[in-house]
Amino acid sequence: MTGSEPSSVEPPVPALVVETVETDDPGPLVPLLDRGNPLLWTRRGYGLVGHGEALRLEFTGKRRMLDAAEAWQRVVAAATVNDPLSRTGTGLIAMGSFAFSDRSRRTSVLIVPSIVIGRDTDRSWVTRIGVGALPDPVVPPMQPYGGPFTVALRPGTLDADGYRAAVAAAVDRICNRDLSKVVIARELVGSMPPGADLRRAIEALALGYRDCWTFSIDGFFGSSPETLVSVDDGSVSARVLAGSAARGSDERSDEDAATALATSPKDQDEHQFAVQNVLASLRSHSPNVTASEMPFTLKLPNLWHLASDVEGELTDGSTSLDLISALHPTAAVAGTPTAEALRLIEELEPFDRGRFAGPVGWVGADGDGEWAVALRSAQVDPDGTVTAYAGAGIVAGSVPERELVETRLKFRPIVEALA
Ligand SMILES: C=C(O[C@@H]1C=C(C(=O)O)C=C[C@H]1O)C(=O)O
Repeated sequence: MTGSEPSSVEPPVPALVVETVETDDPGPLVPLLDRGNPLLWTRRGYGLVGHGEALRLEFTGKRRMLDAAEAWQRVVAAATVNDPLSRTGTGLIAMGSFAFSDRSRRTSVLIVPSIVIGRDTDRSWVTRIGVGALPDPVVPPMQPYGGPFTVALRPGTLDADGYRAAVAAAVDRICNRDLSKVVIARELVGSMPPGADLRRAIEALALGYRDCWTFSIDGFFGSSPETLVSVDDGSVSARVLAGSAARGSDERSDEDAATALATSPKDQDEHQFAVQNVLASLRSHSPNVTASEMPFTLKLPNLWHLASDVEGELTDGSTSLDLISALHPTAAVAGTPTAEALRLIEELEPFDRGRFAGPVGWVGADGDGEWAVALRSAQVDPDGTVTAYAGAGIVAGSVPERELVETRLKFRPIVEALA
């Protein structure tokens, strides 16, 4: 955008001043979170904690990700950045979360924190970001955890019968050849006790699901195993998940469960829809993009998943925001073909998915970033209402009762974190 006249519809962006300095290892990230507004992106103990909001951009509608990509370019062009470390996650960054549906009432956000505390395998840093001038160089003091609390979650608009009926209706439509796959979700709702410290639940997720992306942004939190897209210095990668099975109760049955998943034609089909969909969306940006020939079984504390890693080199300079826009919604969370699947989701799911199954992650000044598919997640509203979401991919051979059980397993991280 630099050098061109801004069009009249583009709101002006503030001139951000950004400075990163290296620091001693701050230790575990979750206790550093702001109790009132926990802003986090972490995996395996590394990642980013944000405090305050130097800038908040909100988006809605069909163009929400494209608008975000454009707005971010203008923010970057207007910023003055002093980043001697120049590593992944240093300098100017925004953390973001986008609604699943073009028609969602939930806003999508990019938040530039006033202070970012970052930690990777061998360095740690603090970035200060201000409008026109840097904020004071104070790293906020640790706030002691509030007491334990419990949130009982109950079915929302779809109870068990309602969900089984929705799955049966989806299978009918697939047998009528309207579409090949659709992901049908349901919600659980509850209330946060007044004054509850959400960091307790976030910590349970970050410790219990270390190999997942644990995130918290604008009241939306969770622990997702699925990387929508990661862009790093010209390379693009993703981890596609589709196909799930319960963990076994002992070593033998656990191994059997993984083998059954890896050899199930139904799950392999469901998985291939998802992989081909991601490859097709990335190919125009990365002609050499490939997926491993065979999916592997990914072990999570609550589930086995069929997983494929996708990798390529970018040839068109796309940013991670451009790519989330190109990829979302994938067949892993919508279905195949996309348009038919989205129509059926609107018909069969009597609720707004909000940011569930949308992109969540962060973007840097150079456009690099890491974005997950926001699964195993819940939204806490300002009035304390908690809504958790989980879905399952439905194909011709799907059995409603089994899909219901699968959603129960997918709710487990959030249910247990709030228990
Ligand atoms: C929809 C969810 O998960 C997605 C659906 C999967 C499946 O149907 O097997 C597996 C992983 C995710 O891509 C969810 O966790 O709610």
